[in-house]
Amino acid sequence: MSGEQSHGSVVQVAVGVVLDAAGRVLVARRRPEAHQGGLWEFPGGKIEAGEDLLAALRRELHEELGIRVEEARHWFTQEHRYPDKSVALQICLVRRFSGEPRGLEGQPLRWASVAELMALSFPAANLPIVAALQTLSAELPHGPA
Ligand SMILES: Nc1nc2c([nH]c(=O)n2[C@@H]2O[C@H](COP(=O)(O)OP(=O)(O)OP(=O)(O)O)[C@@H](O)[C@H]2O)c(=O)[nH]1
Repeated sequence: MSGEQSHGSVVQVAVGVVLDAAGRVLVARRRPEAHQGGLWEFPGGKIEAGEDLLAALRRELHEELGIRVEEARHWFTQEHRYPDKSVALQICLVRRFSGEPRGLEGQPLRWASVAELMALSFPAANLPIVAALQTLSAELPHGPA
């Protein structure tokens, strides 16, 4: 757990909902041996001690995808208690970035419409995020972007 920013025993995670111009969302498949392995996720990772949320988001998305975040904002916090750990996902909407996302850690990537997201398997903590994206895309005539 060293290097992780924890409040009590809650692991703080910077999570990027990266949107393209068509309103599709970038998802990655977690490596099989990881916590919640094999499931799809939104790119991101643990916030380091003393690290600012958006700095953590920029660092993680650069390390994992090779992109530079140009415009992002905190959207909401989703807390979840798994049997083995508790997480606080700090969900950020990433509306502008530069570079073409690549799975630099070998993780499969795909762009999915909000409707397509519904057919993918996510960790339980992510289900409210998918629901929030549905609401967002229903409110906006041209999708979440
Ligand atoms: N990046 C990311 N993590 C998520 C999501 N949903 C979710 O429950 N998590 C949880 O948040 C925690 C932090 O994710 P991480 O990617 O930095 O951690 P990890 O387990 O791969 O790293 P580790 O092997 O160093 O422990 C994990 O327990 C992971 O299961 C998500 O959509 N994206």
